Amino acid sequence: MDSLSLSGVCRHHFSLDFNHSNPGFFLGNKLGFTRKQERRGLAIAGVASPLRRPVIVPSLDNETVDRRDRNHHTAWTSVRQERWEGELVVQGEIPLWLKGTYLRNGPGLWHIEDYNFRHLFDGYATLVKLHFEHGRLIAGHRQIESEAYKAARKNKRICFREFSEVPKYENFMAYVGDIAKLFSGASLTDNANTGVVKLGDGRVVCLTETQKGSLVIDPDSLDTLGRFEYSDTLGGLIHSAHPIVTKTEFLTLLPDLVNPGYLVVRMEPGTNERKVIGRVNCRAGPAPGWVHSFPVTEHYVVVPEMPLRYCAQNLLRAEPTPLYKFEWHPESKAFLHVMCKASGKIVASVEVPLFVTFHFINAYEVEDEDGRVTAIIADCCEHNADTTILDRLRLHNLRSFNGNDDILPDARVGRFTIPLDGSPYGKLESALEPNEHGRGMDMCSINPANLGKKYRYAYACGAKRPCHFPNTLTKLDLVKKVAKNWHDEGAVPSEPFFVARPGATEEDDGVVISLISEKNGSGYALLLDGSTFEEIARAKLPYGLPYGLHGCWVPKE
Ligand SMILES: CC(=O)/C=C/C=C(C)/C=C/C1=C(C)CCCC1(C)C
Ligand SMILES: CC(/C=C/C=O)=C\C=C\C=O
Ligand SMILES: [Fe+2]
Repeated sequence: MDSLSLSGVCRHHFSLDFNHSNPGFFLGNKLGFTRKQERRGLAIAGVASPLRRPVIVPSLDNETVDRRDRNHHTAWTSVRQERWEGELVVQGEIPLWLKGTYLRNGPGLWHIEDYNFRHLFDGYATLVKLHFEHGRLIAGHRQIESEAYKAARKNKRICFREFSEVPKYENFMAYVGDIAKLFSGASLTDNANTGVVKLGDGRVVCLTETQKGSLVIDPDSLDTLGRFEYSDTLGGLIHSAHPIVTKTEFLTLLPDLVNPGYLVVRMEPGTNERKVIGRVNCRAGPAPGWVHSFPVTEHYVVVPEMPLRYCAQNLLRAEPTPLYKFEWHPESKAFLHVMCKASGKIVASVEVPLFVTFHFINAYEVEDEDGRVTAIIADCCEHNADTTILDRLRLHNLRSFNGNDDILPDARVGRFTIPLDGSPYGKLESALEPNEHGRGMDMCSINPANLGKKYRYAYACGAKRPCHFPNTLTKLDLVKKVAKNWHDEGAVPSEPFFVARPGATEEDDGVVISLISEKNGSGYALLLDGSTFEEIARAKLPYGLPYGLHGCWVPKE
């Protein structure tokens, strides 16, 4: 039996009984505290609510956890219980205009029983919420109830193919059976651990790179409501983990592994039906390049063809290869294709220098004096055409940092220029001197009002070296070509997420939200001013949360 200590004052004991369906887990009363606790100024994780029946919170932090797991940095340590909700004590001031819920998804549970997963991307999804209203902050987290997660808990082993993990087979016939199921998608994971988006119709969907891993959740209770079923007949098993989602559309890419290429598809709010805008055929290589994300401009979709390509053989393997389901094909070169959103026609397809990126930041059209679009600029977090970062994201590497080695591979803001005059080549340069952000660069956000338009600011994680993982929050000024960095010694911040002030006219008028994992098992939610990049508020969590990936904002209307 284990316990959770809160602010050193209050201890709650948790049982081994995993009762997932119990609806009434402990909540602070809506605003969190009893009077006595308020006087003491404590943030309490499990204050019995006068409105709701207190129940035992199922704990993950008992014998299912590998004990060695506890000595790691909080960022790489599995979340310690299934779910929690409570009000946090805020230091500083939360702007009164900030009304809504920030949701952040990520792989937060990296073991089943005493089996530890290999890679950051393998973990079962942990959804975190920060609800801001009246200057107060209610936080919570909860495991997403994917089929993969439920089956793993029930059978005490991995049952579906994850990013790098494959179920263990009892015999050769079991392996053959699983391969057969791979083609239908039945053996692929639905562990929606990468991101979370709010669709134009209000539904909130957690995503990963398998299409079946699109799960609808309730942004308030964090309940998993069920699978988001695409009602079209487009088929395919995978998609980009980062669709472009606005009030009016959902755009994504469906890689075609059989006939190498990509379908560019669009879904209208209120529907589950994706319609094809057009198709891009790959220019080279045995398979399409990995498309974790892609950028759009006002009129065009940019389809990246990265030399880090999906690999059919690696998909079939029981043991991971150095690049997992991918292969590096420098000889196949790199390309960017530009598709007109309205017609589906390809208006440019250029060869570009080799590149490696997970995340495009934004893109926009460049016009001449007559208003003709002459080029497209597309920015991304670019890893200097080096795939080493994928290996650095192995949990063993993340957990074995000694504090001194400077082993985070260099990255930069890669800026592509794609000419639209028929020239066969595009350019790739650094948008600013990478030392401005310590040569670390990933996990970016922008003001969504500037999506697809000329923009000046981006927020991302950079590096204060020596380090092994991005450890700063950085505001990039892409016009002045400078960066301003925030850093807390030993802490690992997650993606800085920008929320604009309603009615703002300046691009950086708003706040930046991030969740910080500290090395001693603690953590806090942080608010920076989007313009000055100074801290305006922070709120300590009752216990640190693991690293997470991408978030979204659900405004309270
Ligand atoms: C967390 C993150 O950023 C990426 C997760 C990617 C996943 C889960 C990829 C899974 C896949 C399979 C299970 C088989 C098919 C290929 C691929 C999409 C890589
Ligand atoms: C966390 C990460 C890269 C960090 C390195 O600099 C990439 C995440 C990719 C998936 O969302
Ligand atoms: Fe991502």
